[in-house]
Order: sequence, then structure tokens, then C-alpha cells
Amino acid sequence: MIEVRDLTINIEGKHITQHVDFTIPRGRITSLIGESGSGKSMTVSALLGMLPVDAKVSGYVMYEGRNVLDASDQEMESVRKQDVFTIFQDASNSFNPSVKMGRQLYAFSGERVGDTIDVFNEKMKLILDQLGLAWDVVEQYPFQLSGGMLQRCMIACAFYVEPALLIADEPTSALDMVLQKEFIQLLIRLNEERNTTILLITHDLDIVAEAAHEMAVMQQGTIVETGTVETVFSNPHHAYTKRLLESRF
Ligand SMILES: Nc1ncnc2c1ncn2[C@@H]1O[C@H](COP(=O)(O)OP(=O)(O)OP(=O)(O)O)[C@@H](O)[C@H]1O
Repeated sequence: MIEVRDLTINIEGKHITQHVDFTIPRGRITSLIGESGSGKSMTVSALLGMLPVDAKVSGYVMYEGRNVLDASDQEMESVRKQDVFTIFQDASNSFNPSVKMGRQLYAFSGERVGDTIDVFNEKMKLILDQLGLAWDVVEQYPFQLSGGMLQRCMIACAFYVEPALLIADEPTSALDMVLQKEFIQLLIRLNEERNTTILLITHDLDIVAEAAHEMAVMQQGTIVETGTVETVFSNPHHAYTKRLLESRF
């Protein structure tokens, strides 16, 4: 679905990524894993056409047969709006604290796909119910909900929108272990029930093991290993991947 080839990003003479190569196959959960500062978020910014203005970028990010690095800002905005749904580490930053959740959930989902409020109410009620959330969250303000609840609300919107690609950038880093597990189960459900392609960015191998089908390991701006999770876990080739796996126990 998305092929990243030879992606090199340079900011103020510093290599942020170099010759990055990996694929996000349709209908699969692909994890981009690496330590802090290895270039995961910058790679995602390149995919979304949201690199800092002073970034120099070369290579290819092929999506639907074209290189999105050549797309105009307008074209990328339309791809972001129509095809991609993004969930970040801290959902509270995604919501306006002074607006009730109902209006914001509508903006993230029903309004985005052109549904009326009535259609949204009916459809979202069902989704919240399926995800174990009560409908009365729509009457609450974001600060009245926990981080875990807010992340669930975000994923409820993803269930609603059924995006071509869901990007989850460290979505569980701010959650405790129980909520982490619950959130990962919801991601897996989204993939299995709606066949949603997911790019999961994390530094946590346990999450990769639980959720992902494919993985790409990033170190200091380069991809050092790619493969199915099964293959990489059972037979890692690169010294960094081996170290990562050893540190898991
Ligand atoms: N706006 C920016 N301008 C210049 N350099 C930046 C900018 N944002 C990030 N960097 C640098 O790019 C490198 C890669 O950062 P990036 O955020 O992509 O790493 P990451 O793997 O996502 O880390 P983390 O897991 O901590 O989010 C780091 O050295 C960082 O300091």
C-alpha cells in the first residue's frame, strides 16, 4: 500500500534519516520500532507531507502509485483528510478542553465523512457501545475523561471513519499497563473487523509482539531490519535488533 524507498531527510545539514526503506502492506499492522530520536516521527511526518519547512528530503513515498513527496500541499491535505487517521501519544492534546466531546467526536468522524448529526448520533452510539464506552461521554468535557478514555474515543472515531491508513504514534506511552493492553486490543479489532491498514510507531517490543504482523527496526535514522514479526523475533540479523530482543527479558 505504501512503499518508502531511499527516504533521506536533512535538516540544517544534519541527517535525520538516511536511505530509509520499508513497506506498509494493505490490511496489515506494520510496526516501526526504534529508540527515542531514531527518526520514527520524522519518517511519519514525511509520509504525511508535514516535514518542517527547512527539511530537505529525497527518495520516494509511493502511495496509490505516486510519490507523495512530489505532491502539493493541497493534495497532501486532501490525502490526510480523506485517507489517513492519526492517533498521537497524548489524546488530550488532540481535543479542545473547552468543547464537549460530542461536538469534537462529530468533527473527527461524522463531519469528516459528510454525515449529518443524526446519522452520527446513531452510528457513533453503536460504535461506543461495541467498544464498551457509554454514550454519555458526548456530554463530557475532555478534562473530565481519563487518558485511556480519550484514546478510546479517538479509536472510536477511527472505527467510524474507516480510514485507508491509521497511523498510531506511540499511542499507549501515556497509559498504564492495563489500559495499554485494552487499547492494543482495540487496534487489533480495528484491523481485523474493518481490515484497516495500521502503522504503529512504538519503542515497546511487547506491543510489537502482541499487535503487529510486520516490523521495521530503526536506529539512528536508518532501517536496520525488516520482516514479519515472527521472522525477526525468531531470527534477528542485525546486532541492534538482537540487543533490543535480549533486553526484553
Ligand atoms: N523540527 C526539528 N528540527 C530539527 N531536528 C529535529 C526536529 N524534530 C526532530 N528533530 C531531530 O530529528 C531526530 C529524529 O527525531 P524523531 O522525533 O523523528 O525521533 P523518534 O524516533 O520519533 O523519537 P521519539 O520516540 O522520542 O519520538 C532527532 O535527532 C531530533 O532531535
